[in-house]
Amino acid sequence: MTLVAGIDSSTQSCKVVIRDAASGALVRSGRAAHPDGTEVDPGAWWVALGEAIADAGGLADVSALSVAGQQHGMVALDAAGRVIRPALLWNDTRSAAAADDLVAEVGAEEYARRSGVVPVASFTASKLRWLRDAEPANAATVAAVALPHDWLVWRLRGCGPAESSPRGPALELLCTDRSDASGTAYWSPTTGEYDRELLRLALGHDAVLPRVLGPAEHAGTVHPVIAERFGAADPAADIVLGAGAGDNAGAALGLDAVAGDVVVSIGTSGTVFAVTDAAASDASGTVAGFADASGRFLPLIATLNAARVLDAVAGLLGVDHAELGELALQAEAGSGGAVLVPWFEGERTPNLPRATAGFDGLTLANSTRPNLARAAIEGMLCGLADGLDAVRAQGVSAERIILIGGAAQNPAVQRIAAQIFDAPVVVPTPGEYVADGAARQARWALDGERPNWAVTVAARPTPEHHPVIREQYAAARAARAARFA
Ligand SMILES: Nc1ncnc2c1ncn2[C@@H]1O[C@H](COP(=O)(O)OP(=O)(O)O)[C@@H](O)[C@H]1O
Ligand SMILES: O=C(CO)[C@@H](O)[C@H](O)COP(=O)(O)O
Repeated sequence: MTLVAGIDSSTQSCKVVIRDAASGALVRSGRAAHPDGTEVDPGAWWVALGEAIADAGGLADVSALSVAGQQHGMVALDAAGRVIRPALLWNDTRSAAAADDLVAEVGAEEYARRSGVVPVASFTASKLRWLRDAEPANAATVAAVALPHDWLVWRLRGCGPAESSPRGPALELLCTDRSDASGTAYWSPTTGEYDRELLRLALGHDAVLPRVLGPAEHAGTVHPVIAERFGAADPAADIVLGAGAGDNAGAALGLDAVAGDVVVSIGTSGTVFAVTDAAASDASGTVAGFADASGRFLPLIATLNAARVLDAVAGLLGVDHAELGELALQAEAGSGGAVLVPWFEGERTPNLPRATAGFDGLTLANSTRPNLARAAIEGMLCGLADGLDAVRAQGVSAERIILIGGAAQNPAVQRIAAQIFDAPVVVPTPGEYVADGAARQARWALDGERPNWAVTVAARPTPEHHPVIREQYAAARAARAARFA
C-alpha cells in the first residue's frame, strides 16, 4: 500500500493524517499543540511538526507529504537563514496602522487590481511595513520572507541555519504555492507573478521570495537526515514534497469543493470561501481574492473571532463545550433579545482591529445562562453570515454550506447554523480537512493524478431559518461598529 501524509500547521496545533494513496482511507493520525499568542517562534512549529509526525507513527512507510498552514504569518529570514524575530501571525493586529498606510499610499482599487486584496492587519505586506517602521534594524537584515508552510517545507528539505541544517541557508530553495502566495498582498493571482514594487513599498527593500509552485508540482524531497529523524525506514528513499497550501485552500481541496459549495470553517479563525473559475477583486477589502490549491480561485472572508468565542463564553459560564451547546439549545432562537457582538480579538470582517466584544440587549429577564450561551453561538455565526453575504456579492452561488473546523463538531453550532444561514447546511464526517487537502496534494505530486477520494456527510441539520437572529445582530453590530470606526 502506498501512503501519503498531509499536515495542517494551524494556529493552535499541528495535525497529521496518513492516508492510503489509492483509496484515501485514513491509516493513522497525530497532533501536537502550538504555543498560544499572536507572535510565535517558528521553531515551535518545527518542534510540533516532529511531535505530531511521531504521534502519527512516523514517516517510515510514507511516499509523499504536503504541508498546509495558517496563512499570512511573517517569517523573516536573514542571509544566514535564521529567523530574525518571532513570526507575527494572521491574528496579530499591531499591523493595522501599517495596513492603513499602505492602502493610503497605493489606493484600495489599485491594490485589489494588482494583488487581489486590499491590505488589512492580517496580510504579510502589512506585517512587513510594521517591521520597517517599528523595528528598522530587523527590517534591514531581512534577506527573505516566507510564510509558515513555506518555512516548514524548506526545513523538511534540510535547509536552515548552517549550524542546525544539513543543507544550510539555501534561500533560493524556498518555495510556496499559489494559495499561500495570494495572502501576501504582493503576488497577483491573475498574473501569477510577484509585484516587487508592492514588496519594496512594504518592507523598504527587495528580498528573496519563495518560488510559486502549481498545484501538482514537487517542492523537492525530504532531506535524508530529516527523514531519518522523522522515523523513515530507508532515509535514502525519497519522500516527495507537495507544493503545500494555505489552510483554507487546503480545506477546499480536502472537501473536493465544487461550484455551489460554500465552506464555512469555524476554527481559530472563522472563514467563508468558495472555489471559483474567476478571480475576485473587491476594492472594499471585505472579500480577499485569493487563489486556491487546484489552479483556480478562492474568494474568502475571515473573522478573527470564531471557536475561541465559544471557548471564552464556556469558560465564563464554567462549562465545557458539550454543556455550552446543551445550554444554548435550551434557549429560544434570538436568545430572548440578548446579543453578543463577539469582537474579543478586534475584528477583520468588518475591519475594526481595535474593537472589543460586548453584550447588547441584556435585561434582568433575559440574562440567563441558556440565553448567554446561545447568544455566543448566534453572534459568532452572524459574523460569518455577514461574510457569506459579501462572498455572494462577488457572484458566488451558495447551494449548500459545508460546515467544518473544531467548533463545527458542536451539535448546537450545527443546529443554530441551520437557523441563521439561508442555504442548506451539511456537516462532513468529523475530520481534519486541511490536512486531508494536503494529503490529496501529496498524492497529486506523487503520481500526477488529483485523487477523487470520497467525502461523506455526517449531519444535515434541519433548515429552520429564523431571520430575527440576524436582524437583532445587525442592529447591535451597527451600533458597536460606530463606536470603533
Ligand atoms: N465541540 C466543540 N464545540 C465548540 N468548540 C470546539 C469544540 N471542539 C473543539 N472546539 C474548538 O475548536 C478550536 C480548534 O479548532 P481547529 O479547527 O482545530 O482550529 P485551528 O484554526 O487551529 O485549525 C479550539 O478553539 C477548540 O476549543
Ligand atoms: O487569516 C486567515 C485566512 O485569511 C486564517 O484562516 C488563517 O489562515 C488561520 O487559520 P486557522 O489556523 O484558524 O485555520
